[in-house]
Amino acid sequence: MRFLTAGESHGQKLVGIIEGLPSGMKISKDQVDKALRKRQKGPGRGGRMAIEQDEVLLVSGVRGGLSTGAPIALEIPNRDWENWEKIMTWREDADLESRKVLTPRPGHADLTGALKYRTEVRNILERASARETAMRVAIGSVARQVLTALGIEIRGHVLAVGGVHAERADNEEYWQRVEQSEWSVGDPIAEQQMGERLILAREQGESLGGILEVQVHHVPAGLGSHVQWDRKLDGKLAQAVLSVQAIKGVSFGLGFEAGDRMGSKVHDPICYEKGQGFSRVSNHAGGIEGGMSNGEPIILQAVMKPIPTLYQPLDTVHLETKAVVKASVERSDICAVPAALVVLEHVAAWVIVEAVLEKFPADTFIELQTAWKDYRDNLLNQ
Ligand SMILES: Cc1cc2nc3c(=O)[nH]c(=O)nc-3n(C[C@H](O)[C@H](O)[C@H](O)COP(=O)(O)O)c2cc1C
Ligand SMILES: C=C(O[C@@H]1CC(C(=O)O)=C[C@@H](OP(=O)(O)O)[C@H]1O)C(=O)O
Repeated sequence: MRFLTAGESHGQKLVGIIEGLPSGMKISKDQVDKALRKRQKGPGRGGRMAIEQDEVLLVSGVRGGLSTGAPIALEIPNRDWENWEKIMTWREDADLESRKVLTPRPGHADLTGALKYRTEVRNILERASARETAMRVAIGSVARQVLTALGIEIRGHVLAVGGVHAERADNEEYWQRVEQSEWSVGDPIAEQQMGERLILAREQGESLGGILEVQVHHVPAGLGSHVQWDRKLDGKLAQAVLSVQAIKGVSFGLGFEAGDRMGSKVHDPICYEKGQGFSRVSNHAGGIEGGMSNGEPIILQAVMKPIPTLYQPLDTVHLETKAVVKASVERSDICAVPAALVVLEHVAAWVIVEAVLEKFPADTFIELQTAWKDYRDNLLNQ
């Protein structure tokens, strides 16, 4: 399985190609669109989200709602394109002057990208932009539909925004609150405080980041492998998560707290029940040991830095005059933590499906399902 994306933030459209999905898999465009709409939401999003109404076009590889086994091509049009066509067109008469960025923004790819590619900042920021995560959600949503068909469930919640930490729980009522919450938190008091923190940030020309958690449930033991560095499941998940714009750290299970505890308070004792197979008494490892899923839920946390474009901009250097000036700002999100949660859930879905198909290579969904069931039955009947 592999995928590629292309597209600029203010270009015509985002494009994606998925290769290696078995045939006969039910693909719902509605599911993809639902995920895309959720990624656009959340308090703190800027004016762009009022322009876009993301919807996927399934261009190839799906007929009558089923995958054919051929590459799946996806497109998401940018509605903002009509305001940018003269500037972003490939044509030689493109207006390359009027939206030139000469004051690179700290925290962005702007300066280093322009130096590395010897091109103007706009050519860098257009591709570095998190607009690209819309396509990664669409692709991840296809992956997630495979997981759902195999009984694997992914969910996530926001644990903190701008220093406001939410109380967490693990019951149906809590997860329903997370689902209904615009911040994706299950703690109504923290939700209110996050809203207040956002108002303050807006007034001060500031921005906010936060902490997010993604959980993958009903993953059997044995996805990923200990035998080679680039086949380890935690390594692959970490790479996928860290590749998301503004995500600066990732941890599994107890995470950094493990470094403060004695070994006996970290490692999860093994237990066994006839008909259920092996499991763990606790899940401090976050469901992965030795680069392989161990049968417990996979729990990963990630930190998102505050949005780098600031309405009270930091100092930068003008690329031509070399004078110290304020960084450029056109329009920006102030906080995108709930949106990033949707992205993380979907990049995680991709990695898990990839690991599933690495263990059970299949041309058809029926073959995958059969191999999957055999393996799971075998684990239960050890
Ligand atoms: C969903 C989402 C929305 C974002 N929106 C903005 C934004 O409106 N303005 C901005 O400056 N950065 C935004 N970012 C973050 C930048 O794209 C990112 O920080 C930048 O490209 C530099 O990459 P890095 O932080 O991974 O090093 C967003 C990130 C995500 C995940
Ligand atoms: C377009 C999206 O996010 C964008 C990500 C982004 C950035 O610098 O990462 C900057 C902003 O773009 P613009 O300058 O057009 O408002 C966000 O709106 C999106 O999430 O779909």
